[in-house]
Amino acid sequence: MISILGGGAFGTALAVALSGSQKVTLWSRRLPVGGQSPRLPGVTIPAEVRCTDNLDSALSETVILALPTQVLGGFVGAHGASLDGRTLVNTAKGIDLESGESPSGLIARACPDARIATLTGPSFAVDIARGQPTALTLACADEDIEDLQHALSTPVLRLYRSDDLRGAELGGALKNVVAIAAGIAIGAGLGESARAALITRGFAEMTRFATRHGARPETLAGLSGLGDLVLTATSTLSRNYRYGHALGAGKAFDAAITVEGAKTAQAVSRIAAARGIAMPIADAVAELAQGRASVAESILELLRRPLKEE
Ligand SMILES: NC(=O)C1=CN([C@@H]2O[C@H](COP(=O)(O)OP(=O)(O)OC[C@H]3O[C@@H](n4cnc5c(N)ncnc54)[C@H](O)[C@@H]3O)[C@@H](O)[C@H]2O)C=CC1
Ligand SMILES: O=C(CO)COP(=O)(O)O
Repeated sequence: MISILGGGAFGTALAVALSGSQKVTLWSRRLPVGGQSPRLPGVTIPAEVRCTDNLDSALSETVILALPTQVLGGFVGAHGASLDGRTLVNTAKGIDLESGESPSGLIARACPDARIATLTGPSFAVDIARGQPTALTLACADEDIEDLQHALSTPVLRLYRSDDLRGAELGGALKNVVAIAAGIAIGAGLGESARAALITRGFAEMTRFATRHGARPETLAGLSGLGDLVLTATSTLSRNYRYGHALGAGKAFDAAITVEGAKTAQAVSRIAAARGIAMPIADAVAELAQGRASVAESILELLRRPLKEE
C-alpha cells in the first residue's frame, strides 16, 4: 500500500501509474473533481485510487511526498509527528531558499526516525500518467531500498537504485536552473547553438557544485543529472524551460505555475558565493528571476567572462 501526498501533476501521475500494481491513496488539500487534477488536465484518476483530504487516514508505511520544495519544509514541519518512522519518498527537485536545505534534509529535520529516499530523473508527469516508458533514480543514503525499488517499479516505470542521495537530489535541483537558462536563450532569440553551449557549461556548473557538496560525478552524468537536464532543457513541456522562454522573450508568466528553478537558482547562487564556487549561469538566472537584471545585461555579462580552458 502506497500513500501519495500532493494532488498536483506529479502526485496524480504516480497515483495513476502505481494503481495498476498497488493499493494507492492520494491525499490532497482539495479533492479532485470528476477524477481530474487541475494540474494534470486530460488525465483521469482510476476509481481504484482512494482520494482523500484527510491526512491521518491517508498514511501508510510508505509515503510519497509530491510537493514543491518551497512548501515541503512547512508541510513536514507541521506533520512531522504523523510522518516520522515511515518510509518517506521525496519527489521535489529543488533547494529550500530559506534554509539552503535539500528536500531530504528538510524531511530528516522533521522526521529523524524515517527512512528517507528520493525519486528523481527524467519524467514528465503526463508521460508517466500515460504509461509511457520512463527510467528514474531511487536514491537513499544509508539504508537498503531494494524492497522500495520493487514496490515503486512497474513494467514501464523502471527505477534504478543509488546510494548517492546528495548527487541525485542536487542533479534534479540544478537541472531546473539550467533549463531556465536554456529557455531564456531560445526566448531571447540567441539560437540553438547558444542553448547547446549553455546546457554544456550548465552541466559543468552542476557537476562542480554537486561534487563540492559530496556528490559523485558519475551520479551527475546519470538519469537524475544529465538525463533530466537533457529532457528539461530541450522540451516545451517543461515549466522551467517555458518560464525561461518567457523571461527571454520579455513576456509574462503565470505565477501560479510551479517553477522550481527560480528559487533554487537564488539558493544555489547564495550558497556558491559563500563557498567560492563559480556558478555564472546560476547567478544570471537568480538575478533575472528576481528582476534584478535585464536579459541583455545578463547575456553580455556571460559573454564578457575571461576566455579559459574547457
Ligand atoms: N510535473 C512533473 O512533470 C514533475 C514534477 N516533479 C517535481 O515534483 C514536485 C511537485 O511538482 P508538481 O506536482 O508538478 O507541482 P504542481 O504545481 O502540479 O502541484 C503541486 C501541488 O502541491 C499542492 N500544495 C502546494 N502547497 C501545499 C501545501 N502547503 N500543502 C499541501 N499541498 C500543497 C498544490 O495544491 C498542488 O496540488 C516538484 O518539485 C517538481 O519538480 C518531478 C518530476 C516530474
Ligand atoms: O522534472 C521534470 C521532468 O523530469 C519536470 O520539469 P518541469 O518542472 O520543468 O516541468
